[in-house]
Amino acid sequence: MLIQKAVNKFLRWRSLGSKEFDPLLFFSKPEILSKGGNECFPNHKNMENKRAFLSESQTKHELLNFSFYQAPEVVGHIHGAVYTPHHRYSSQHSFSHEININRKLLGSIPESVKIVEVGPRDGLQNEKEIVPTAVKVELIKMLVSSGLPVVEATSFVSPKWVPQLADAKDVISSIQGIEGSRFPVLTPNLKGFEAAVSAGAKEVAIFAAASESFSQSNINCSIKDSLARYGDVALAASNLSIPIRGYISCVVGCPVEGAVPPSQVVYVAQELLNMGCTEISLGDTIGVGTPGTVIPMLEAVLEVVPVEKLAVHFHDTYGQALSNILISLQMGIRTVDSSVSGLGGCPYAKGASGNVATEDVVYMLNGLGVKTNVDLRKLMLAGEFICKHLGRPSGSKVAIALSKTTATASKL
Ligand SMILES: CC(C)(COP(=O)([O-])OP(=O)([O-])OC[C@H]1O[C@@H](n2cnc3c(N)ncnc32)[C@H](O)[C@@H]1OP(=O)([O-])[O-])[C@@H](O)C(=O)NCCC(=O)NCCSC(=O)C[C@@](C)(O)CC(=O)[O-]
Repeated sequence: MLIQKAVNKFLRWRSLGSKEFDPLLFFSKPEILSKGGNECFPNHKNMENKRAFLSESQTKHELLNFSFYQAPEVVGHIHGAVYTPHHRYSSQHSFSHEININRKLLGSIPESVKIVEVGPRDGLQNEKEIVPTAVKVELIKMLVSSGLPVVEATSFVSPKWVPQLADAKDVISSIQGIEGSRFPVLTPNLKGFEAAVSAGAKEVAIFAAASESFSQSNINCSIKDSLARYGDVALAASNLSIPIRGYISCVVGCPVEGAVPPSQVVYVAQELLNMGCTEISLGDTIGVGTPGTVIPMLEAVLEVVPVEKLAVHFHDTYGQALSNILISLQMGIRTVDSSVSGLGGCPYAKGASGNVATEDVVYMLNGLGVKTNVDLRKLMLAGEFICKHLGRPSGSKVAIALSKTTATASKL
């Protein structure tokens, strides 16, 4: 009876779309708990019994899922010892009909997305204090164990330009034999490519810019010269059957030149494609893009690059990254770059903050029902590990929110 009352109240609440009804308070009322209402509010004890009970009807099943979604207990507390690993956190909601409605609104959003984790490279290349090799390697291992399919490990660039990654050779040799992820590295020229390959790298990335000024400040040459250099790297990579990713920086804005026209991005994208890049990552290096500028840029690039070869790489300086990612997914893109805890920024793009945080991307994708195969809990532990080392809070809103959520907090 009490269960029925609870179900009715729940349904009424759902149909009104009301936010006033607090199911956590409601279902945890002593009289409901003592008379079996506890079944409506699952905790980790006797889960199988509760499941069996609640799966009697679709309504009860929805209720179970609803409580799962809302219950802070399920989130746990991510800080080391307080975290209870019995609880599987998922931001994915389970009202299948709502997902169907969303599908109509969300157009061609893909069923799964490949996340390219760039934290160990983009994330650490701009750190004031040089991170010890052992910490980098541990971070990479934790990221791999969270299920990330690609972890960009380091850069074989000039140590005079980027001393933070001067240990590239040691990092790569330390992660040989780690299974489960691919570990591309940045190579600015043949010298870097050769060093990367002899250290054991199996994938490389080259990085051009859509803005002349940024090309000069980042790699000390014009766009044209950089493309000639990258042509040599691409040829060497193709001779060894090494996949090569091409980055384009400043795809919507440049710290020196301001707005960047899509035609410049198209030109560089076409060149990278012609030289054999298997994937082209479009970087909003200073994070100024909004869907208003990102859409025309993507539309133009999609004219020349097949959608399955495109990736997006947003920095979150202006807080626009997630909306830009969402719009990119709606346009069919299925590869998203991000950095654990939102680490990062380019040393040659003043004021550019970190990449969009991987935790935030995974949380949004979970909510959309898009598969990533990334375990958010393990990812957050990797973020916590590196932030602790760097001595600062996470740049991920999701990580911060979830780490503050204790089992006693009742309002999510
Ligand atoms: C491109 C260069 C090398 C040109 O640097 P340069 O000074 O013009 O080059 P150089 O050919 O005149 O060489 C100068 C010295 O560097 C050495 N050198 C030359 N190449 C290498 C190498 N590969 N590895 C190690 N050493 C190298 C070379 O041997 C020489 O040594 P020296 O004779 O003086 O002792 C330099 O400008 C450089 O390393 N730039 C890297 C800048 C960088 O890493 N920026 C950040 C990454 S890009 C980015 O963050 C954007 C992205 C991808 O994330 C997307 C987005 O966010 O939008």
